[in-house]
Order: sequence, then structure tokens, then C-alpha cells
Amino acid sequence: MQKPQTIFEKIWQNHIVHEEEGKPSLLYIDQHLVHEVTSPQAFEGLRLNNRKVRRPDLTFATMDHNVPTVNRESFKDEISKKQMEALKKNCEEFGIKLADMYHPDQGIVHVIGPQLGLTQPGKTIVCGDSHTSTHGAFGALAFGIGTSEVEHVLATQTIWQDKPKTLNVKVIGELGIGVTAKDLILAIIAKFGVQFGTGYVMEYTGELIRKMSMEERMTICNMSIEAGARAGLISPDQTTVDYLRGREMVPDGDAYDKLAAEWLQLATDEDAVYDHTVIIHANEIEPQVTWGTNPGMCVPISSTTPSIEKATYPDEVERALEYMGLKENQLMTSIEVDHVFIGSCTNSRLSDLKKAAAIVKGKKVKSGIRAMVVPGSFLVKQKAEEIGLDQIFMDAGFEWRNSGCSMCLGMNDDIVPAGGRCASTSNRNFEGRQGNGARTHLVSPEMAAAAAIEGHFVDVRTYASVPS
Ligand SMILES: CC(C)[C@H](C(=O)O)[C@@H](O)C(=O)O
Ligand code: SF4
Repeated sequence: MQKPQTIFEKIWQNHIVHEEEGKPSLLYIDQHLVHEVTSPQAFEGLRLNNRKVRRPDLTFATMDHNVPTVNRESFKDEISKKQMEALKKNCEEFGIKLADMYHPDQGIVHVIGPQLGLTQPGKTIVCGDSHTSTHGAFGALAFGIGTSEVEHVLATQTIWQDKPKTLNVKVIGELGIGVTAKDLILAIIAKFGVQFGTGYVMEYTGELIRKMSMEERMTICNMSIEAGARAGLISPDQTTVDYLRGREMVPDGDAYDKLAAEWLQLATDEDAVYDHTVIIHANEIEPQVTWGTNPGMCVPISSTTPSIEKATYPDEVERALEYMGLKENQLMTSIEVDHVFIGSCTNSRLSDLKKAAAIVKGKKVKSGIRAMVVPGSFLVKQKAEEIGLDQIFMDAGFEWRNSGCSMCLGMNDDIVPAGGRCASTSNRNFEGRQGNGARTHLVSPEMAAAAAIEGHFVDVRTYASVPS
């Protein structure tokens, strides 16, 4: 009998083109996703070397980081405009499908891959973007690559990779009402730090993960990179199969059932051995809020900012608190925000918007707060509008935008001013992430929505209209 294997080992083995002891392996890539920021130089390299794209049919491009979310034509600066024009020209020249900013398939690259069914179990997926880990929610081995690697994949449809080790993140128990997938992943990073995944592919296992929707699983895998991991993975199951059925890029009928049966075989075998395992008790997790300048600087809503003296790295804590304009031992519920951003590849899918809308419905955004919702894709926006979410948000005083990365990193005009403080459903709270001098607090969509109404962080579990 064959030795039990993890899903990672199965996918890795299926994709080895060349392997030598002690050296990186050459892996075949099934799907290459491309966006405007990390691709211009890669295409330029192909041109200089007189090379073609090896498999344009396995390459798909979209515009997301720079796209203006109000008037599509009003670019922030020349660089943004040039990157977008370059992508258009490159896709035409090299024969690559592009969902440009007017296309119905447009959206954040990590939202549209799954939406189109390009993301499938068992595939190797790369993109010049760190949050490619999102696609691991489907049981795909998906990771971010640099621009020179983008060129290599365009030219050869392969990539050199050191084999990562496997880390089992086993989640035990249930999440309480009002505690979300976002809180789970934030709590994991807070507990183990932003480096603990370094050198590993993290697989999330346990009953709770099995009960989660694909959108919740994506939120978790999305932030694996913030724990330092090479990729996040969740073994496929019936939920995965049901989500992908009928999507544009998957086969129909019997062919789909046959493919789905193969996908299910990829799941980690019982008794497979991981290099390392950590256990998380979901019942202990509260809604989370970051207080500092990396995603691990995070505490439960009922808690306070840390004490400098008691910290393991006091200088780091002091510096982060200073940047964030906070005091030590300050109650998280006392922190007032002036911006609220609901969006990004972590939390901009339909279920995220529905949950935020349920909190906002019939209420008003606190005066003085600028709040915006930026759906993850054109299709998410359309579906949200079909069920009236746009109206709920706008009636409350939110801006309702076109899809894109937007205020997640401020490569378009959606920026938090210096000294401004934002409750954000995104994944990074680094210094200057949402604008020079801007302060970011990472939270779930529910927590962001409640902060918009109250003007400060509140515990959504005790908040009047928390959806169950
Ligand atoms: C611009 C891009 C290279 C970057 C990434 O790799 O993640 C961005 O998407 C981010 O979230 O910081
Ligand atoms: S939404 Fe944010 S995190 Fe996601 S790809 Fe865009 S910039 Fe990166």
C-alpha cells in the first residue's frame, strides 16, 4: 500500500518536471494569473529575448491594483496609467485573455480566479502577487512569485521551487456567533507570529474548516502569507465541488463529475504525516482588531493595546504604538476611526458584503467618518446590487464603488490621509499601507461595519443586529 500523503505532497509530485537532490525542483504551472503591477518588466524581458508566451491559454490577466473605482478614466498618476496601458498592449501582443477595467470578468485577481473557475483543486497556480495563497482554499498549490519569475513562467510554463515543508494548522471546536473566518486567521497570526509559517505550506484542517463556505476558506488562505507561509491549503471536499460546478472555466455534465471525483482523491490521506502541527481552539477566539503595524500585532476586542514594559520586544511595540497614535494599555473599544474600508481580496466577496450590510441596515454612518464599500469584482458588485445591498450601504452613508484593490493599498485615489485611522477588512496594516502616515486596523467585515456606525471599535457579539 502507498504511504499516506498530504495534499501538498500529491500536487507537488504531480507537477515535477525535473528534480535533483539538494537543488530546487522544476515545477509545471497549470494556471498563471497576471495583473498590471508585476507584469510590465516580465513582458519586456520576453520582447528583449525574442520569446513568446509558452501557453497563452493557461495565462489570464486582469487590471485591479490601479483601477480607479469611481470614474474609471481618472488615474492617480502617470505610473498607474502606464501600467494599465502596458498590460493591455502586452496581452494583445502575446495573445493573452485580459479582463480590462470595463470587462464583466474584471476584479481583484484573487476574486476572479475562483469566480471564473480558473482556480481548481490540484492545480499549480502562480501570480506575481503575494496573496495568491487565496486560491489554496480550493486545494490548489498557489503561491506568489516575483517579476523575474513571472517572465520565466510566461516563457516556459514552469518555475524553480525549493520544496516547502508541511504545517498542519488544526482547528478544534466552533467559532462563537459574530466571530468569523477573518478573526480565526488573525488570531492564529497573533498567537504564532508573522514568521511561523516561513518555509512551510500551511494546511488548515479540522471539522470547523470542513463546515466553512468557500468564501470563508478563501479569507483564511488569503492571509497565510501574513504568517510567512509559502502557501495556504485546504483539502477539497463536496463544498469545493459544489462551488465550482457550472462556472465558466470548468467542464459540464459527466465530464465535471469525473473531474470532481479526481479532485476529491487529492484530499490529505488519513494518517498522513506533517512536518509540524499546531492546534487552535476556535471556542477561545473573540472578534479581533489589530493595534499595530503588522498583522500579528492583534488582540481580542475585549482587550487593550499591549503594555510596553511587559512586551517581549518593547522597542517594536513602542514604535508601532507611536506610529498608530495609540497609548499602551488602551482599551480597543476606545479607539475611534475616521475611515472604514470594506473590500480587498480578503473580504470583498458577496457573503462579506451581505454580513456587513446586515449590521448597517437601517443605521447611519457616524458623522465625520468616510466609509466605502469596494466589491471584489464586477460580478460581486452586480450580484450585490441585485439583492439591494448597494442601497443599504448608500442609505447608511457608505460610498458604493466599482471593483478593484482600492484602499487596500492606495495605488488609486482611494487613500487614507496622514494621521487618518481606518477600520479595514484587508490583510496588511504596514506603515503607510493605505497612504503615507495612514493608520490601519484590520478587522472582519462585521467589525468594520459596526465601527462605521459607532465611530469606534465595538464588540459585534453584543451589537444589536449581529447576524447569526
Ligand atoms: C502589488 C503587489 C505586488 C502586492 C503583493 O504582492 O501582494 C499587493 O497586491 C499587496 O497586497 O501588497
Ligand atoms: S486587494 Fe490588496 S492584498 Fe489583495 S491583491 Fe489587491 S492590493 Fe494585494
